[in-house]
Formats: sequence, C-alpha cells, structure tokens
Amino acid sequence: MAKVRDISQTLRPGLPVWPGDTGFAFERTWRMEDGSPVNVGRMTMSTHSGTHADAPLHYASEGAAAAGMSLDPYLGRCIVVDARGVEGAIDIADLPTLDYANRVLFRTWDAFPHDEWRSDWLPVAAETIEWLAAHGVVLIGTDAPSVDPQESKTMDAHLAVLKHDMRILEGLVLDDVPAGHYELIALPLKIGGGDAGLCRAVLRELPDE
Ligand SMILES: Nc1ccccc1C(=O)C[C@H](N)C(=O)O
Ligand SMILES: [Zn+2]
Ligand SMILES: [Zn+2]
Repeated sequence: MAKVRDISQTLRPGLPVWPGDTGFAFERTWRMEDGSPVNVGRMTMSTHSGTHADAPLHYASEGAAAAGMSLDPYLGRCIVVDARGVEGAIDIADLPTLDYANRVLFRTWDAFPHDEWRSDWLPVAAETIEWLAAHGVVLIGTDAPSVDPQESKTMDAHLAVLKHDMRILEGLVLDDVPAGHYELIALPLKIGGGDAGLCRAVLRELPDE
C-alpha cells in the first residue's frame, strides 16, 4: 500500500487567518447530551481558511467558481520543490528540472506557522508562473497563504495564473515532505459561487521508477 502523506491544515478555533478575515468557529447545534439522537455541528469560516484551492472567481469577476472547476488539475503527478532559503520571491533560477510533473508544490517554511499569522512568506514571481505555464504546468501549490505577497494590490502572480488558466493550492503543510515526485490528490469542495474550495490535500508515494 503506497504511503499517503496528509498535507492539510487542521481547521480549529484559533486557526490563524488573513488579517481582518473571518475567523474559524465551530459550535455544536445538536447535542446527544441534550437528548438529541446525534451530535451535529456548525462551522463558520473564510473560504480561504486553511488548505484550499483558489477558484478563478477569487481573482477575476467572471472567473469560474469552485463548484464549476474541472478536477483534473487536483489529481495527478506532482513535484515538491524545496524553496527554503530563497530570497525575495521564487524565481525561475530557483526551479529544479521539472521532468514528468505538471503540478509544482513549493515548500517555503522551515516550520509551518500553525499557531501564528506570518505575513513574511515567500511569494512566487509572476515570471516564474509564466515559465511554468510554458513548460506545461497546470497547478501551482504553496505552503504560504498566497502566491502573491500579503500587501500586493496588483496580484501579479494570480493574474499570471489566470492568463494561463492554471490552478492554485495555498496553505499546504509540507514540513515532513521530502522534495521529489508524488501523486497529488486535493479535491476542492464543490461550493456554488465559491471563490475558493477547502481541500483535504494528500500526497501518495509513487512506485519506484
Ligand atoms: N482571506 C483574504 C482576505 C482578503 C484578501 C486575501 C485573502 C486571502 O486569503 C488571500 C488568498 N488566500 C489568496 O488567494 O491569495
Ligand atoms: Zn486563497
Ligand atoms: Zn491565492
């Protein structure tokens, strides 16, 4: 049985979220201790909480919503790239050989900041996204909260993704994942009108080549 690595954040009260965005809340609305036959809960959260897939609607008013996105980009062979130590932004020079992988996941944190909001993440340069698109890449993932810097107003990386109709995963947890090739499985929730889709993202080890 091929090893499966969970690369998803745990959604929980206190989950660090984008400054000013909706915090994660969970409450039980039906309780067995109150005589209900079952326990049922209710969640309140931002669409961009935790590990998620941006929908094109997030960065383009006419873009596809989460429920309407093809699942193909979120299933298949990928390469995990260790980008730790890169200064400024992930540039083309920081890329390894991308043989046999049209999905690229970037690890940027030494240790994923599970308990604090960090705004100093490593973004992906728009030129890098253009280069990746030219080499057949259909999905870019990162352990950062965004492919653009927090203060970006021009959203250059997202707009490069839009131009080539690529897809994005953000908020991955790659601390325990060695660089290399894996099978990615990260299906976004089918949210009608959603600007993003929460994912349970995993990597499955590939058979020895
Ligand atoms: N929650 C937000 C509120 C306002 C502005 C951005 C966000 C984001 O989460 C960024 C998003 N994850 C992105 O795709 O870059
Ligand atoms: Zn997002
Ligand atoms: Zn994004």
